[in-house]
Amino acid sequence: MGSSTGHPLSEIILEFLLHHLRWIPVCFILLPLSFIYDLITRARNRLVHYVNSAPRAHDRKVAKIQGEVREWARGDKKKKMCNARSGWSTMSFRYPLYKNTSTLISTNSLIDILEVDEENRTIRVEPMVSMGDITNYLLPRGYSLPIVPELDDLTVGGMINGCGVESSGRKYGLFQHICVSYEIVTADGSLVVAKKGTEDAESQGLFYGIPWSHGTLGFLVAATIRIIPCKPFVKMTYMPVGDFKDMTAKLQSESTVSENEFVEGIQFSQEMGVVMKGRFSDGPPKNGEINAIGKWHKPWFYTHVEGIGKKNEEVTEYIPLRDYYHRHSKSIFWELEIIPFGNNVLFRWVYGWLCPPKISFLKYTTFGAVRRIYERRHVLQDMLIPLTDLEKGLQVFHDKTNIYPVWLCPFNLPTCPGFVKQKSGRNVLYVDVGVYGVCKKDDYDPKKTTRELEEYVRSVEGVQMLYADTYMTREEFYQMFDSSLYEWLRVKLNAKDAFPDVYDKVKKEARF
Ligand SMILES: Cc1cc2nc3c(=O)[nH]c(=O)nc-3n(C[C@H](O)[C@H](O)[C@H](O)COP(=O)(O)OP(=O)(O)OC[C@H]3O[C@@H](n4cnc5c(N)ncnc54)[C@H](O)[C@@H]3O)c2cc1C
Ligand SMILES: NC(=O)C1=CN([C@@H]2O[C@H](COP(=O)(O)OP(=O)(O)OC[C@H]3O[C@@H](n4cnc5c(N)ncnc54)[C@H](OP(=O)(O)O)[C@@H]3O)[C@@H](O)[C@H]2O)C=CC1
Ligand SMILES: CC(C)=CCC[C@@H](C)[C@H]1CC[C@@]2(C)C3=C(CC[C@]12C)[C@@]1(C)CC[C@H](O)C(C)(C)[C@@H]1CC3
Repeated sequence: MGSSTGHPLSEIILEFLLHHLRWIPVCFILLPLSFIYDLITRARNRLVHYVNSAPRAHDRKVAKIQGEVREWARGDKKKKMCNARSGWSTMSFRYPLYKNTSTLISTNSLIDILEVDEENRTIRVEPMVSMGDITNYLLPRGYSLPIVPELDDLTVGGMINGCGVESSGRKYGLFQHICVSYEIVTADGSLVVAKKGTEDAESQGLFYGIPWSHGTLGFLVAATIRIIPCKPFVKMTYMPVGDFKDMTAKLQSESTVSENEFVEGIQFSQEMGVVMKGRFSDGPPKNGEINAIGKWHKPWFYTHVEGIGKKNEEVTEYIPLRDYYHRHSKSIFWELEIIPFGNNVLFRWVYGWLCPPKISFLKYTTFGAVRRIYERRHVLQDMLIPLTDLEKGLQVFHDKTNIYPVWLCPFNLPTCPGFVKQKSGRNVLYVDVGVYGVCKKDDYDPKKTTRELEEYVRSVEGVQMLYADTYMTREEFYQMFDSSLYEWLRVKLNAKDAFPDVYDKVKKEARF
């Protein structure tokens, strides 16, 4: 039996149930499980830090990974290799299909922080360490990563081999730009260190080649990343703005103020948005307001910002640093509407301390028709475009999707070798345009609309974040990304037999 919308009646009923009843398993099963899981991992991490067993265990784990790679190299090489981390635990709507047919290498055992070097201001970590683990460890010691991508469960390995962006990007660039060195197990099982600023051409090339390479040059087994001293609060100023032109101008002017540690914008409609600037602070002056937005009973961050935008008044308040870094975690940006009353004051006071559910657990339980329903209308895209093109870009996104809020995160993109083409010889301000939500436009078609967006992004020399669905052909993909250094490294490191090409990992057909 069909319907006027062309979808089977059963799916329409399921869609209704999904929207109205999905909160039941989420609240009663996933939330408690997520809470218990987090408690256990925190306790485990504390114990590991206390007994300092991670550095010794690291050598053992790396030797095992090298052994697995060498065993693959001795074999018939019919299968290629990839990380053993299961598809449901990754930060993307999709499941990587290639994991079913590849030789899995156990980099998922690499979950520990190895050491902090206060003198050189660096931290050395294994790739499965998450942003939440790092802030829990560093902030009490008075340090922070210069860039902390905001969802707790994002991993260092994903941020480096994919891409990581956050509101301090206007000062520090992308996650790859705060990295000092990578320890990589290559296709023949050897361990090489790719370090910024060395003489050795291969190590240099590899250092610039790893970001965005999605594990197709080798396995990252440890990374050394810059750390900076931080203060316990962020002094946040919310500045309401009007239309796209206004938003673009304000983001541009605030991104060039060197005192601003953080700059971020949220566009709530064609007529209204809010730009936020933040600076580190020791705390509020007398009568200054502290807003611990991360507390369980506080409203979702973006709704708080929207309230300020509607009043159209500039507001300044002091936010505890960890709350600031993970401000979008509690509501998973604006995706926690799976629990329709999640921002209700009663729910927050009674149940809020269990939120948010782990994204991986949500993903694990999104299957069958539920997935298909999401696929039909849900847009999940981050496009990185030059800030000078933002006004037009917002109009394009409006015309094609009409989804709000839109997340806007300016960042500095230096010219350097590698996957991202920005070869102007200067630093250029870019902005991440993040569109997450349900598209209500009648003519929305996932493939057609995404291809149109991709075409626009290519035309302004922008790039698409590759956790999202990409519908580009191989030719279009390599118009967007620069493969010259990558191809050289693939040959040099004998990676072609060992790993698929990036495009073959991220293309639509490689993901379910
Ligand atoms: C550090 C480095 C070393 C490389 N070494 C070799 C090599 O020995 N043999 C080879 O065939 N290919 C090498 N390549 C790869 C090759 O140069 C690239 O595939 C391609 O030429 C990059 O073109 P591009 O215009 O995009 O360079 P860009 O990405 O624009 O280059 C930017 C900067 O990268 C550095 N760089 C680029 N190429 C080289 C190079 N060959 N040697 C030293 N520094 C370089 C320079 O500092 C240059 O200003 C190297 C790449 C890099 C980044
Ligand atoms: N603020 C932000 O910047 C945000 C970014 N994201 C996106 O999420 C992604 C990260 O998600 P996350 O779940 O942490 O990572 P994933 O497990 O999804 O990894 C992303 C890619 O990196 C590869 N990779 C991961 N670890 C290693 C390693 N140790 N060695 C070699 N390759 C590795 C993976 O290879 P393989 O396929 O073999 O597993 C995969 O192709 C980013 O790429 C980013 O685009 C999402 C939300 C916010
Ligand atoms: C650069 C930045 C800030 C990117 C933010 C991207 C997030 C908003 C994305 C990453 C993973 C992501 C696609 C996800 C989802 C929402 C949007 C997320 C969180 C959800 C939770 C939506 C609901 C779905 O049923 C399901 C659980 C499968 C996914 C999981 C991944």
